Amino acid sequence: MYKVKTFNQISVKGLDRFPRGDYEVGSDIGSPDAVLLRSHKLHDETLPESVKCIARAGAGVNNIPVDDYTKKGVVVFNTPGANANAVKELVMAGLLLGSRDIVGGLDYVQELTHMTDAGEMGKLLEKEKKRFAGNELYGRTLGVVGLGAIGSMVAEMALAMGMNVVGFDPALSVEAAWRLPSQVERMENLQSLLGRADFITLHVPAIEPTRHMINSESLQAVKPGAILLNFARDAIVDADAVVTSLNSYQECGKGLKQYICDFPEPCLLNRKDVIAMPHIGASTAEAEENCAVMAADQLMDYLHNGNIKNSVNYPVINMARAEGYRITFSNDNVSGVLGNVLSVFTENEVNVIDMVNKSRGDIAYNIIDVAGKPTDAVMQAIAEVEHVINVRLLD
Ligand SMILES: NC(=O)C1=CN([C@@H]2O[C@H](COP(=O)(O)OP(=O)(O)OC[C@H]3O[C@@H](n4cnc5c(N)ncnc54)[C@H](O)[C@@H]3O)[C@@H](O)[C@H]2O)C=CC1
Ligand SMILES: O=C(O)C(=O)COP(=O)(O)O
Repeated sequence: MYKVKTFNQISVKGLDRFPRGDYEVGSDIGSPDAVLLRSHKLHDETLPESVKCIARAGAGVNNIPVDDYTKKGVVVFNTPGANANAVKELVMAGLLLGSRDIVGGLDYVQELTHMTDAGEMGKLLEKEKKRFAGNELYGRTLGVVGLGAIGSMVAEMALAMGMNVVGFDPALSVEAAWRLPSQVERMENLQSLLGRADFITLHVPAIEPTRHMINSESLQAVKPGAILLNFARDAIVDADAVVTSLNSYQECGKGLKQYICDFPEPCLLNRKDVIAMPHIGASTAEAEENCAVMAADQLMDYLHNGNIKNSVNYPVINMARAEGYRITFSNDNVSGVLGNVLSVFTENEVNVIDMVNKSRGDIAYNIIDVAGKPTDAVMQAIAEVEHVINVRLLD
């Protein structure tokens, strides 16, 4: 029986993936083998020694101390692309909210509660509607920063709406490059993108190199009256610098005209030029289900078979199960460890049927199928090999 501790609201479709006879799943579980979560922050929590793997049902893993967990041999998964369409659609809404005063118009209509005559109301609305006029997106330029799962979908959507799209992503994967529409014009750096875009949309992870990538200095490069959208993370944008830029636009027509984001901060409230949403980019039934199902399947494949897909700290690894028993172990990525483990097998006459070894950064991971059940003494001897971090025996 495996135990999975959950945090946050996880889609039932995902929770239902765990077979009841083999899994105990819930928010109240002690000594879990696995953790399944969304945005819950793990930095302030003590991770139980029992935890072997963690799945983030979503994209961003900035709520997880990944480096610390890697040292402990804990595999961290996310679910790439599983909520990208949901974010793309909210970005589309953000672009439309930025191009016309939809929010102002809606608020204005709701304030007319004193009116009782429909004809009078119609006349008033026709007279006042010019206050809420805007522009079209067609022909405008969108700058997409980060062209991964979400950024590439946003680029495609904007092209379909008749926008020009420029993009910047210095770390673009080959796979993501293949996905990208050829009409997306590649920018050499952030400054060039900011100088070209009428709308700027951020789709990068919150990592050290992207911290405050939008700051008082980079904002100097924006076109006067540009609109910034941030559906990525608060840490990517220096909110105080955004407020200064918005004020500057109001005072002298230079800087950002509007900031539309999924990550409100106190300094952004009570401003007509800020539209802030409560981190709802991935909050659709479809995205929540996709993420939860993918996360649950990845956890189970690791717990049962030791296979790893979509980890942010471990290599991709997969070996079909043979008859017999499976041993997996993690080790520091230094030479000689695998050889020393194989010597344990030789010394104890354990026959290896198949094996695979992969590494990523400082960590190496191994799957070894053996003919007979290894004794506790063999498992203990492997655990004691220098640089082995953890070892598991799977039936
Ligand atoms: N508002 C919401 O609810 C959601 C927000 N997100 C946020 O969006 C981020 C992106 O998500 P995905 O597109 O799924 O991830 P992804 O990993 O597919 O794409 C991220 C892209 O950013 C690029 N990148 C990294 N550093 C960069 C830099 N310094 N400058 C420009 N590009 C850089 C990478 O090369 C990659 O192509 C997540 O990390 C998360 O923080 C994701 C899902 C939902
Ligand atoms: O996937 C992501 O990175 C998100 O930001 C989604 O967050 P959530 O799962 O809705 O709390």
